[in-house]
Amino acid sequence: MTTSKTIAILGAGAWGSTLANLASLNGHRVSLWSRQGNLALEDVLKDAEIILSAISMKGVRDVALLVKSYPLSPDTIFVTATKGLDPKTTGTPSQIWQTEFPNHSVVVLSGPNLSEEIAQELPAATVVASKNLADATTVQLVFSSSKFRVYTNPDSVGVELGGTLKNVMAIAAGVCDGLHLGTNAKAALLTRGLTEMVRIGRVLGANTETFYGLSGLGDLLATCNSSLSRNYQVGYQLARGKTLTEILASLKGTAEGVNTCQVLMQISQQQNLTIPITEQVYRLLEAEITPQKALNELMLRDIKSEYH
Ligand SMILES: NC(=O)C1=CN([C@@H]2O[C@H](COP(=O)(O)OP(=O)(O)OC[C@H]3O[C@@H](n4cnc5c(N)ncnc54)[C@H](OP(=O)(O)O)[C@@H]3O)[C@@H](O)[C@H]2O)C=CC1
Ligand SMILES: O=C(CO)COP(=O)(O)O
Repeated sequence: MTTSKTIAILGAGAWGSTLANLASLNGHRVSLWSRQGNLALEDVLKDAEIILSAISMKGVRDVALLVKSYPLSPDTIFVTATKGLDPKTTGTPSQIWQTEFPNHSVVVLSGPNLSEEIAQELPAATVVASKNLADATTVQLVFSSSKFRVYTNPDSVGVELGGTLKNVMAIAAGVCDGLHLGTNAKAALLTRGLTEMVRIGRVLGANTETFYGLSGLGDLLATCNSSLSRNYQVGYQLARGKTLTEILASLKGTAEGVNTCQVLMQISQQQNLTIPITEQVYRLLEAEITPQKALNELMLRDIKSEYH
C-alpha cells in the first residue's frame, strides 16, 4: 500500500472508469473527468498528484492541450493508458503527453486488461513503464491489489507499442475465427503477428524482449481470444459479411486498431517495413478485398525462412 494520492482520471469510458474504481478501492482520492460529466476539468486537475489519461486516441491531443491551460504542480505524474497511434505525427500517446509536458514524468500503463473482466473483479496483471523507476513504482503502488498485479518495466515505448500493435492483430484474429479457420491457423496468425509487432517495434525504438512480456504477447493472447475485445469483434463481424460502417455503428466503445492500421501503413512506407498481416487488415478495412482473399494473399506469399 502507498499513502493516499489525489488522482485525476481523464476519460470516463470503459477503461477510465475501471481504473478509477481500482484506485478508489485502494483508498485514493479519485476524480473522473469526461466531456459529458459534470465535474470541471480545472477542479479535477487542482491538487492532482497523478493525472491518468484513458481518452481514445482521437481525443488525446485536444485533451492534452486543454490540460495545458491549467496550472499543475511540477511533481504531477502523467499516466497514459490509451492504446493507439497519432495519425498526424505517427507518434504514441505518451509522446504527445511528453511533448506537451516536457518537465513532467509520463508513465505508460498497458497489459492484457479487458476492462469488463476487471470490473467483474476477475484477476489480471498489467505493466507500468517509465525510465524513471521511482515514478513507475508510485503508479504501481497506486493500482496494485490482490485482484490487479502490476509490474514495472523501463521500456515505455515497447510497453506502449505492445498494447497498440496487438489491436491490429486482434482484428485479424477475429477474421480468422469468423471464417472458422481452425486452431492451427490461429496459432500461425498470432505467432507471425508477434513477429510483425517485434519488427515494427524495433524500428520505433522498443526492446524486442518487451514484446514477449505481458504488454506484448500477454495482451495479444487476451485480445485475440476474447469476444469482449472490440477489435476482435470488428474482424469477426467483417468475416461474417458486415461492412465496417455497420460494425462501428453498433460497437460499444472504441476499436483503436482501425485507426492504428492506417498509421502503420504510413510508418511502413516511411521505414520500408514489410508488415503483411497489417497490410491485409488495412485492405480489408478499406473494403479493397474480401476476408477470403486476404487469407489467400497471406498464404501464398513467397516462401521464406521463419527468421525473416
Ligand atoms: N476497454 C478496455 O478494455 C481497454 C481500453 N484501453 C484503451 O483505453 C482507451 C479508451 O478505451 P475505452 O475506455 O474502452 O473507450 P470508450 O470508448 O469506452 O471511452 C473513450 C473515452 O475517451 C473520450 N474521448 C473520445 N474522444 C474524445 C475527444 N475528442 N475529446 C475528449 N474525450 C474524448 C470519451 O469521452 P466522451 O464520453 O465524452 O465521449 C470517453 O471518455 C483506448 O485507447 C483503448 O484502446 C486499454 C486497455 C483496456
Ligand atoms: O486493450 C484491451 C485489452 O487489453 C481491450 O481491447 P479492445 O480495445 O479490443 O476491446
